[in-house]
Amino acid sequence: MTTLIVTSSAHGSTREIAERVAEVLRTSQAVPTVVEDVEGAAAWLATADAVIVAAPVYTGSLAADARAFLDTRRAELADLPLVILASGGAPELAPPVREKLESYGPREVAYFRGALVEERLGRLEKLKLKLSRNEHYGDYRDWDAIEAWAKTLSGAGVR
Ligand SMILES: Cc1cc2nc3c(=O)[nH]c(=O)nc-3n(C[C@H](O)[C@H](O)[C@H](O)COP(=O)(O)O)c2cc1C
Repeated sequence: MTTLIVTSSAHGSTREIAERVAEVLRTSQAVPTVVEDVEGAAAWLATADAVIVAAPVYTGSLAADARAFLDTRRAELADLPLVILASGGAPELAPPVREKLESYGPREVAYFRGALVEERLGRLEKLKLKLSRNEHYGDYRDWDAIEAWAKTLSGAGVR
C-alpha cells in the first residue's frame, strides 16, 4: 500500500508541508509514502493506493499545474481515495475555491496556512498579491495542526 503525495510548490512551503505529512504517515502510521512534484507524479499513479494533492492557492485558484493534474487524471483518481490539501496565506480557504476542489470528489479538502516570504517573490507576484489583497507576509504554518491532521488520514482511506 503506497500513498502518493503530489505537490506543487512555487516557493517551497507547500512542499515542506507535504514532506511533514509524509513523515507522519511513514513513522507514526506505517504508511509507505512517496512525495512527488506534480510534473513527475503521473508515473507513480499506477503504484498508488491513495493520493494526496498538496498545492497552494494563487490568486483565487489552486495552483494551475495542480488543477491540470486533477483535470487530466480525473479518471484514474476516481478509482483511488483522494485527499486535497490546499495551502494559502488567507486565514480560511475561500468558499469558491473549496467548492471547485470538492468537485474533484475528494474524501476531504483540508486547508492550512502556508508561508509567504517577500524576498522570494518576483515583482509580478508582489503586484498580483497587492491587487488580490493577499499580502499576508509571514510563515503561518501550524506544524502541530498539520501533524495532527496527518494522523487522521486513515479515516479518509489513506492506509
Ligand atoms: C502571486 C501570489 C498570489 C497568491 N494568492 C493567494 C490567494 O488568492 N489566496 C491565498 O490564500 N493565498 C494566496 N497566496 C499565498 C500563497 O498561497 C502562500 O504563500 C503559499 O503558502 C505559497 O506556497 P508555496 O511556498 O508552496 O509556493 C498567493 C501568493 C502569491 C505569491
